[in-house]
Amino acid sequence: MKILVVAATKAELSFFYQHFNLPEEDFVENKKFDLLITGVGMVATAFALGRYLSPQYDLVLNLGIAGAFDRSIPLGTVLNITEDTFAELGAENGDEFLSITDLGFGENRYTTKTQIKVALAPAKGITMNRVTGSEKSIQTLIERLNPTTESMEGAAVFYASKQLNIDCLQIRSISNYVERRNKDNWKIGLAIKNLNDWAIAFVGEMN
Ligand SMILES: O=C(O)c1cccc(C(=O)CC[C@H]2O[C@@H](n3cnc4c(=O)[nH]cnc43)[C@H](O)[C@@H]2O)c1
Repeated sequence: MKILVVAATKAELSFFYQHFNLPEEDFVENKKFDLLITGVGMVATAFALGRYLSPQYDLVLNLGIAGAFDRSIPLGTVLNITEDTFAELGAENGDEFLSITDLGFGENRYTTKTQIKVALAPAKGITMNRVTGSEKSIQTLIERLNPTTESMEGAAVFYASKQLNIDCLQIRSISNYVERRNKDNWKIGLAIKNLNDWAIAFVGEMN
């Protein structure tokens, strides 16, 4: 099985690079897997996947940190994002939001179709251009989509994988709660360590 590991930043895969002794490059070819660093956000992700994703891959493994709407989830928890939505893609009609699906322009929500079993709790994600940081935006998103997590790439990776009919797993480790921005509250180091421990074990077992 050939896996394409995809992350937004090298920092999110720092221990993974170390463990597999990978060169510090954005695209790394390896016997067991290839690895792609896309840059942050949907546009950078779509561009990078447009260049590197091909039918040679059996699985896209999207890894990264994420914010959680649900405060009962401890920071550092690693989750399987089985559903992800382009939350801002659509049109405002006064206080109402019309998704691209409502507008008749296709799917805005993607679900993982892989049969690969992952021993992590499933969660529903949304993908945003900006990190949500106001009470009003948080309430609006909860009322409209009831998400558990938020990232800036997840739905774009599901989208690209679906275009080529390649299975996709999105695994995210919670670095922060979605709240008014206060980076002092983020536990990025813990989230990255737990994410990398999971990814090293998973890739080892899959090959
Ligand atoms: O400041 C650092 O040390 C640092 C190290 C590694 C990564 C970062 C990032 O900021 C990564 C950006 C990445 O994180 C995702 N993310 C994390 N929390 C949220 C959130 O609350 N809302 C949306 N996205 C979030 C996102 O996918 C970014 O690509 C910093």
